[in-house]
Amino acid sequence: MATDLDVLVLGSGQAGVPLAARLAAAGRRVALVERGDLGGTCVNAGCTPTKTLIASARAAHVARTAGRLGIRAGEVQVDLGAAMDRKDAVVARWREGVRQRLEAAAPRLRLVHGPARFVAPREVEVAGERLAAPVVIVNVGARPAVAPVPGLDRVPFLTSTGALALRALPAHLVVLGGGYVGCELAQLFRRFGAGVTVIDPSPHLLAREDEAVSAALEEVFRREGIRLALGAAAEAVEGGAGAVRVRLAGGAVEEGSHLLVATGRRPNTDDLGCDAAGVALDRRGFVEVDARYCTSAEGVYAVGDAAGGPQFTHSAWDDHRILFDLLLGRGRRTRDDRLVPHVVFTDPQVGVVGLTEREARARGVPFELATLPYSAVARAVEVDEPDGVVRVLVDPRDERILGAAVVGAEGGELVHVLAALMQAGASARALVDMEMAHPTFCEGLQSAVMTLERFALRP
Ligand SMILES: Cc1cc2nc3c(=O)[nH]c(=O)nc-3n(C[C@H](O)[C@H](O)[C@H](O)COP(=O)(O)OP(=O)(O)OC[C@H]3O[C@@H](n4cnc5c(N)ncnc54)[C@H](O)[C@@H]3O)c2cc1C
Ligand SMILES: NC(=O)c1ccc[n+]([C@@H]2O[C@H](COP(=O)([O-])OP(=O)(O)OC[C@H]3O[C@@H](n4cnc5c(N)ncnc54)[C@H](O)[C@@H]3O)[C@@H](O)[C@H]2O)c1
Repeated sequence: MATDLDVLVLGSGQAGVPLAARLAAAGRRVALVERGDLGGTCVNAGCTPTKTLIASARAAHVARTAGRLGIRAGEVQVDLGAAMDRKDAVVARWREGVRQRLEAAAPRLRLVHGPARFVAPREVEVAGERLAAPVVIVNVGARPAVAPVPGLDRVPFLTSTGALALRALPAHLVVLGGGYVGCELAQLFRRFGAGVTVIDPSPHLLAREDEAVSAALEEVFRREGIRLALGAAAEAVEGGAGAVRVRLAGGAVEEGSHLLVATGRRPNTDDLGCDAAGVALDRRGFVEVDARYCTSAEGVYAVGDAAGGPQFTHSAWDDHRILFDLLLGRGRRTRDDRLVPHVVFTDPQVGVVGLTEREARARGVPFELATLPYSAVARAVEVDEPDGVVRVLVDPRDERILGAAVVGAEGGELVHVLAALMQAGASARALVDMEMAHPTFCEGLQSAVMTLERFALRP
């Protein structure tokens, strides 16, 4: 058994890699165990492949719609193989970067390939070898969860991982789930030329967002020819390769050539042997942690998707920063006191931070809501990107921003302006008083908050 370790990291995800590398640089003897490709979900099956392919799909969309700007691009042909090759090249580049980062940390960092399984407190077995350390960090991530719809055990279906590796375009993709994955991939495949239907039991796409946010996206999806079957649960799935049918509550049937199941993600803890280590899981299998990432087992910490909470790369990466400082005894931040923006990379993008209107009402938080359609922003009209809406919730007591959503071109970038003000505890008046360059999308943020009576220009 290897007993010369200070830290054992399980999983080379968005928290595990920087934690392992920085702890090694800080003098710790570290082993990092990875059972799959280096870099975890984000690099291999998540952010990188989706956003790279979305760029190709957008290029097709821009070429198809260029006529609106007086440019004739001719018939648009999508070379799916070339788009996939480009995606694979970017993924390989990022994965190689991870490998180099880990190798550069040798000899204090040792990379171990294989599935880790706890066999005792702070001790795992990997490919016949036992590794133990006084500190163990669980960063095992998550994988697609398949909703329990009758028939799914017999009908072939894709998850996001398979869909991102397709080499032939589905004639018609039926997507179960209108969340992040469902929305991003629905538009991606529609723009590549597939027919697409999205099914979700919620009455709106992106059901956690405010209705106005979802509605803005739904309008664009419908216009692009994406069929939305919302508000009815899938009751049964039938068919076989090349012909699938989904029966919905109420009797409607949605048909397609391929089925994509995008109904959330479950943690990779079921085969981790957490019992043997005294690591408690919640009823959905996520590792239970406190604000400082401590699990129920002394010396064992959990970060990233497997620890519950927001399933984002930026959250996992921030977990690494917070836990690194805590382990070195200098931490002030915890996982509970942070602002977590999120962006859905549809077109228009959906950037959100802080409270939604629905959450503010449910919590009884007083607010004033500023809204502005994107079509009122000069820049949006000039570049022919008028879809979307800006929504900012302002606290009437101190004029601080409580939350915001920017649906629109570059909405994922713009929301960070509002997030930065929130992080700084600044008043929304800062947006009003500053001089913004014209014509920019940012002017839309200023114009939006100036729709509130308290910030309006007076005669
Ligand atoms: C299609 C898709 C698109 C996404 N797009 C975005 C996006 O645009 N922005 C964003 O912020 N987030 C996005 N996400 C979410 C993001 O990918 C995850 O939140 C993030 O990767 C979580 O990182 P992590 O470190 O917790 O785990 P992961 O990155 O999943 O890494 C966990 C690692 O642990 C390994 N592992 C698991 N079990 C074991 C074991 N027993 N032994 C050894 N190794 C093990 C796995 O092989 C994996 O490499 C997307 C996800 C998907 C599926
Ligand atoms: N841009 C990003 O940051 C990004 C992109 C992709 C994924 N992610 C992360 O990955 C996670 C997983 O994404 P996801 O889209 O799989 O999950 P999600 O939780 O975002 O959405 C799942 C959707 O499936 C629906 N659903 C549940 N059961 C269903 C059923 N039986 N039939 C039809 N629909 C059903 C839900 O109503 C929900 O709308 C996200 O929560 C997010 O944290 C992030």
